[in-house]
Order: sequence, then C-alpha cells, then structure tokens
Amino acid sequence: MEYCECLSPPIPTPQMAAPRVAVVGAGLIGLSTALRIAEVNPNCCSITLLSEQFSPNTTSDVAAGMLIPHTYPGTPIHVQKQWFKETFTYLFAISNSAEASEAGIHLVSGWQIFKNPSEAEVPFWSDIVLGFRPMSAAELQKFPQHSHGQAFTTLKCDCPPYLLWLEKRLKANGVQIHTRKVADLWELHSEYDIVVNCTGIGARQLVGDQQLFPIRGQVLKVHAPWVKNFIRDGDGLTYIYPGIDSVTLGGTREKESWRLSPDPGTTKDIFDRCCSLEPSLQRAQDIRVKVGLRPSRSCVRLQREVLSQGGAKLLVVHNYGHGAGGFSVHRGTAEEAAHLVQECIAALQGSSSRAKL
Ligand SMILES: Cc1cc2nc3c(=O)[nH]c(=O)nc-3n(C[C@H](O)[C@H](O)[C@H](O)COP(=O)(O)OP(=O)(O)OC[C@H]3O[C@@H](n4cnc5c(N)ncnc54)[C@H](O)[C@@H]3O)c2cc1C
Ligand SMILES: O=C([O-])CC(=O)C(=O)O
Repeated sequence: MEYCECLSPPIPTPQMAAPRVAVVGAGLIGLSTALRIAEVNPNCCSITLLSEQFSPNTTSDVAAGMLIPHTYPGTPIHVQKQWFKETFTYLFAISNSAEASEAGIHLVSGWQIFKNPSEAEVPFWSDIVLGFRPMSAAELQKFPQHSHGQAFTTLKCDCPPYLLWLEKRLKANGVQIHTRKVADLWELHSEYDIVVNCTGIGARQLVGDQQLFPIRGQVLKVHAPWVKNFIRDGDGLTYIYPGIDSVTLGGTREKESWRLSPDPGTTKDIFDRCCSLEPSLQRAQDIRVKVGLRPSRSCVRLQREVLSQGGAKLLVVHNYGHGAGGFSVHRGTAEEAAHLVQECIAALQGSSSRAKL
C-alpha cells in the first residue's frame, strides 16, 4: 500500500487541457471517491462516473451501514484509525445539519456484548465514537447470556438514501454519470487520462486480483419502530441495527461464497438469534431478505499504477477491498484516493510541460 502527502491543487497551464478522470463503480466507494475528487479539484479536471449497476443494486445497498470499524490485518492501525476518524467527523457534521434526514445519517446508541471477558478489550476506535464506557451491571441484566459489554453512541447510514444523496451531490458538482460495464481498464485509455477503480468485488475479474474474495452476508430488514438501541454480539455474527425506516437484523459471514440468492434456513436462524437478544422482535413485520458480497482483502487496495501499451499510458488509482467495513472508513479512503489522483494530475502536467520544451 502507498501513503501519500497531500499536494496543493494543481492549476492547469494554458497549454494543457483539463485532465479527464473516470471513476468506475457506483457503490459507496465509487460515489464517495468521485465526490472527494470533485471537491478537491474544482474546475481542474472533468470527472465521469461509469458503472454497471447503481443503487439499489449494489452491495452497498445491502449493508447495515453502522460505523463500527472492522480491522484490516494488512493496514497499520493508526491509518485505519485516521480513516475512521475522518469518516465519523464528516458524517457527524451531516447528522447535525438540515441534510440529515435526506442523507439518511443519524446517531444511534446501544451495546456491544460479550460472553467471554477476554474478548471485551477496548477497541482502537473507542475514543472516536461518543461516550464509550463499560456497560453497567444494570444494563447487563438485559442480556443474561453475556457477562461483559460496551456502551457507546455511533452513527448509522441508511444505505440507499445515503447513496442517492451522494449521487445528487455528484450531479451538483458537474460529474457526468453513465451506465457502462468495463471489461478491461485499458479500454478507457483513449477517452480518459486517469481511471479510478472502485469496483468492489468486481475488481476480482476486472483486474484479476486473486487476493480479493467474497464474504457472503445475509441480512433481514424488518419493520419494528419501537427498537431504538443497537445490539451487537461481539462475535460479529448477530446484530440488531435500528435505522430511520427499518431495523437491520444480521447476519452471516460465508467466505468464498458467491451465492446471491437468500437462504430460507438462514433467514429463520438470523431471526431466532436476534429475538433471543431482543424478544420484542417477535412482533416485527414486513420482513425483507437481502444478500451482499463483502469485497474482502487483507488490506484496502489504495494504490497508483501506470498501465502502458505501445508507448501509450493510462494512470490508474485503485480504491477497493473494503470488506465488512466500507461504511466505517469510506470518507477516509476517498480522501486518500483523491490525493493519489492529484499526484497523477501533477505527473500529467509535468510530462505535458516537458513535452513543450
Ligand atoms: C450484509 C452486509 C452488511 C454490511 N454492514 C456494514 C456495516 O454495518 N458497516 C460497514 O462499515 N460496512 C458494512 N458492510 C460492508 C460494506 O457494504 C462494503 O464494504 C461496501 O459496500 C463496499 O462498497 P463498494 O463501493 O466497494 O462495493 P459495491 O457496493 O459492490 O460497488 C461496486 C460498484 O462497482 C460496479 N462495478 C463492478 N465491476 C464493474 C465493471 N467491471 N464495470 C463497471 N462497473 C463495475 C458495481 O456495479 C457497483 O456499482 C456490509 C456488507 C454486507 C454484505
Ligand atoms: O459486523 C457488523 O456489525 C456489521 C457489518 O459490518 C457486516 O455485517 O459486515
């Protein structure tokens, strides 16, 4: 992985046409990365978003959207913490604005509970969420099977509304949006100078990344407006996450499974596990089942690459592989990808002015 210093926004020379940037992918990562590039480089490049699928047909639409980080074993913790902090700060400001309901961003308080005290260690993100503390004995009475727990307030994105809000912001920033499946990044070289690859699990085929694999997740979205607090079993398998219009009940983690159809036995199992933590869910209505493939990797691929064929070059920035934690870190990784795009723009300007000498 490469980490880069922020460069000042380059000013195009009169001789150089504005660089043409294509962002591939319209899940959470493509939308948020395109937005950050547009914010960092106003009027300095043209940006087009290309994607085979849009909301509501992406993995990002299936997610619970909770800001509780997952650990990437191949990325230093201080980097993951910075990504989470930037994401939390960004969404906290939205939650505290008039945009909050349209963007689907809200604060939610609750508990992460453990059966084994050795699992209940203080996580690296404890000082970023709000009011993190051990649960009291009185709170733990609600969970007779669990001996320890952590109480805190975090943020939740209601996923389809947030994706639509990002798309609206892109259009307001002049980003062009087209439906297109890209079979090979090189096919874009005559139309674009820089390509940003945000294709999630699609990158396995698009760039042949064998380190990327799916972790299948099945969740239920139910109507249970009386459930106000989140509950997450610390083993990460069972969770109850109240959103604005529905409550997400999870979940499953099936490595290397590409199956997108819901499994009825798993639906019953998830429902029973959640009811054992929150018995009032037995009266939940309007149960919908969703499946998504988490784009998993030991670390997010945030990297520059130069593709070349017969003397022609295409600058590429990769930003994919967010696994189970994309919502928790997306603004931080978008920031880093936007810096890599700035470096590419600076490199193009350097080579353009050298060619003029
Ligand atoms: C059940 C479940 C629950 C989750 N809950 C949470 C949570 O609570 N908190 C959290 O932080 N994270 C959560 N996640 C993880 C989160 O959903 C992912 O990390 C995130 O959605 C990944 O976003 P993405 O944009 O990379 O991928 P995607 O949403 O899959 O988007 C990829 C985009 O690329 C496009 N594409 C792919 N290939 C091509 C191609 N060749 N040409 C053109 N376009 C292409 C696709 O059409 C799509 O638009 C959850 C995931 C699941 C499955
Ligand atoms: O683990 C969680 O709390 C939710 C999540 O991110 C997932 O299911 O991928």
